Amino acid sequence: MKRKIGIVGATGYTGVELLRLLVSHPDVEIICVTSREHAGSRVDAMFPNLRGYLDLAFTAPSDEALSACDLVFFATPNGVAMKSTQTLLDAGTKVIDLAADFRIKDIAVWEKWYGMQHASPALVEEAVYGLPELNREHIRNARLVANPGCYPTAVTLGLLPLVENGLIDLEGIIADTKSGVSGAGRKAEVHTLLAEAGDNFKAYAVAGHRHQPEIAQTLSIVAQNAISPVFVPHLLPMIRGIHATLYAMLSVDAEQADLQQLYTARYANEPFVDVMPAGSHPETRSVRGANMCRMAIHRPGNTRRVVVLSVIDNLVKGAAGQAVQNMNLMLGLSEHTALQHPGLLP
Ligand SMILES: NC(=O)C1=CN([C@@H]2O[C@H](COP(=O)(O)OP(=O)(O)OC[C@H]3O[C@@H](n4cnc5c(N)ncnc54)[C@H](OP(=O)(O)O)[C@@H]3O)[C@@H](O)[C@H]2O)C=CC1
Ligand SMILES: CC(=O)N[C@@H](CCC(=O)OP(=O)(O)O)C(=O)O
Repeated sequence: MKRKIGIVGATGYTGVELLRLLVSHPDVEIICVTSREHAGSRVDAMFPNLRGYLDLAFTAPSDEALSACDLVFFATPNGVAMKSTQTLLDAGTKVIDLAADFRIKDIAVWEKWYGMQHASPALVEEAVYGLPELNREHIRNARLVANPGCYPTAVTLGLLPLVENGLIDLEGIIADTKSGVSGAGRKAEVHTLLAEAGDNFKAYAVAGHRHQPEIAQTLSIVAQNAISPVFVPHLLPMIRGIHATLYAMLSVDAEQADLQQLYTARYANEPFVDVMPAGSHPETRSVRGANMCRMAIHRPGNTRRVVVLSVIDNLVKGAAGQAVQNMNLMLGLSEHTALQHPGLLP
């Protein structure tokens, strides 16, 4: 029997990406898609790419209707999922939050960065951080998954083999990251207008971005030691994609390590991480529309300096694709289902 799925916030960019992926999933049926603003309108009237694939209208969010689902995705702004999740879990409905409500374990840190009081702190402890390459077995058994942020996915996967094996100095790690404008969501904002973001390139939030504590939390757990990388995001005049350039210094003892072999072995059995041949330069367009993190490892000048290049589609491996990967695990389905698409060139 097909599993019943609900999506809260289905008119946003990650919501419609969930719909695009799930309509071709053989084991699930989308029964409830919400929008407050467009309740009553047909989904395929707003998104004609779904004509012939989905015969549904948006409804206003209601915990009662969502409780009829086996699993509900929240593709909503921060602070929405935390208000409904307990009710859904009590009804036996599993939850994946694409926002950050359940990502940060320290409630005081979360409240500082997200500027609101947490409505459901007890659930934060239970929530599993949904990075399958790190937490696969926990995700399989989870009722509640905190889907990682887009930048944290690219950065964490890029640094994981080095940190797991204790090969780098924990001070001085730099994550220099660039995102396309769809990372900011679909809501109207001046800085994502074509005339503002087009033909332009800039850094933002250098003094502090809320993804820094998320990256620091995951890497510190892995290292069993405090890690606090410098994280600098930039806005690129493209629609989809994140490119992370990650800088670290090999520790003196690790100078002889074969990093290409290390990364290839670490991700050999990961269907959604691709380690390119030595010397490669991954491109964001190679992962456009694909649930893939593609990376390459460099040691410029053969010094102790390591440079990892890591690219994802922010809406797929950085959001909806990773959420479907987590759903597959949580529902006991094959992890690949509905996720095997190559990137869209050109
Ligand atoms: N864009 C990206 O690349 C990524 C986004 N994320 C996170 O995923 C979440 C969704 O992002 P994105 O799709 O870009 O956002 P959008 O702004 O594009 O969409 C937000 C959606 O949420 C709905 N919504 C807004 N407020 C509420 C509310 N109070 N209750 C119920 N529904 C609400 C909106 O519809 P309506 O107002 O009609 O109800 C809309 O459908 C965010 O938390 C974002 O940070 C995570 C990783 C990557
Ligand atoms: C380009 C752009 O604006 N990107 C967003 C990424 C936010 C996002 O998607 O946030 P979560 O992953 O935490 O939900 C930003 O920097 O705020």
